[in-house]
Amino acid sequence: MTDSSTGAGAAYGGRDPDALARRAGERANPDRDQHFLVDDRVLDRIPAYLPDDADASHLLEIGGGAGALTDRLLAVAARRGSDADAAPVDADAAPVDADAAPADADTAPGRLSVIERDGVFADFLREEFATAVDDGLLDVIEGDALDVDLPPFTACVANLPYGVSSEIAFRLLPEGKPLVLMFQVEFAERMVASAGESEYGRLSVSAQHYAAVEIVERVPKEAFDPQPAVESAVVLCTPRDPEYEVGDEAFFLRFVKALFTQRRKTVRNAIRNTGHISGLDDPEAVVDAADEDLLRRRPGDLDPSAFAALAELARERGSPAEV
Ligand SMILES: C[S@@+](CC[C@H](N)C(=O)[O-])C[C@H]1O[C@@H](n2cnc3c(N)ncnc32)[C@H](O)[C@@H]1O
Repeated sequence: MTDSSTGAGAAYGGRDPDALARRAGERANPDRDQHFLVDDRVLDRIPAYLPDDADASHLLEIGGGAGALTDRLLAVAARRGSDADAAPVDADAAPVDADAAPADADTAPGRLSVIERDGVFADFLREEFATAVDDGLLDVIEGDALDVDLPPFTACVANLPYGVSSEIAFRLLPEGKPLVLMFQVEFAERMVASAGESEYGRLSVSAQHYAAVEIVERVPKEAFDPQPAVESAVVLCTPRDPEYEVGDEAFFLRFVKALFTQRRKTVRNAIRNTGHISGLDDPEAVVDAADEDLLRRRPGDLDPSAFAALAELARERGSPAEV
């Protein structure tokens, strides 16, 4: 173990965000989705939103920028390594064949992978955190988070590029890992909304299909440089199974999308009008079989379980096309 990981607290977690941005030598460009966090208190809090029982053995960050959050996440990863060194060995529990034993997820040295699209910042991260790279604590993947193969990861913490935050979130959510993600506040409010609320929609049902989602902090524009046009919010997504079952997840999500294109119509008319989106050949058969009480309501008033029940009925009666 090298100095940088045994001295975790000193080596990582205390870098000044303004100094990092200066050293990077390139100004953050809002046209490239670059709004860097410069508020130390916010930066310090973000990794702490990971649940205590989350497996932090391989963290993923998307959009490392000049590395202010990377530095805090390296502190988490390095601390795991030093905790593992310090952990007392329980001789009784020692496996007979140590080579064959998988590393204990709670004590294995931590690791951080960062995906960054901008080559200047990707290079800077490798230079700034060269010791972490050499120690196998950090790897920087230069590429578009929408295209690159995701490395295996146990949790993701990121201040997302807002232009593609929805696409990235829906790449990450099906992975079933804890996520701590910064979004524009309006987007975050739509993710966490419940049936009957004005922000409730396709995004709420789809996100909550994969995870329990909550806003854990609202972040003012002043925490960033350059400042974004709107406020931001940190969302914690804790994976869990939904309270309902669906036989075909892709159809369920398509059906939800279809109905929310007609959010001001009744569910009856929304089903009838959106066969071309949901892929239903016979929407009328679904309307005939569905409960009248559900059909009279608006899509925005159906909770996710009601959507799931309706989607299952649609699958049975509506002759959905294979997609
Ligand atoms: C909001 S900044 C966050 C930077 C840094 N993590 C921070 O908190 O200060 C988003 C970062 O994502 C990068 N980025 C933008 N689009 C990307 C994409 N499609 N894939 C990967 N990174 C992207 C930008 O270059 C920028 O560094």
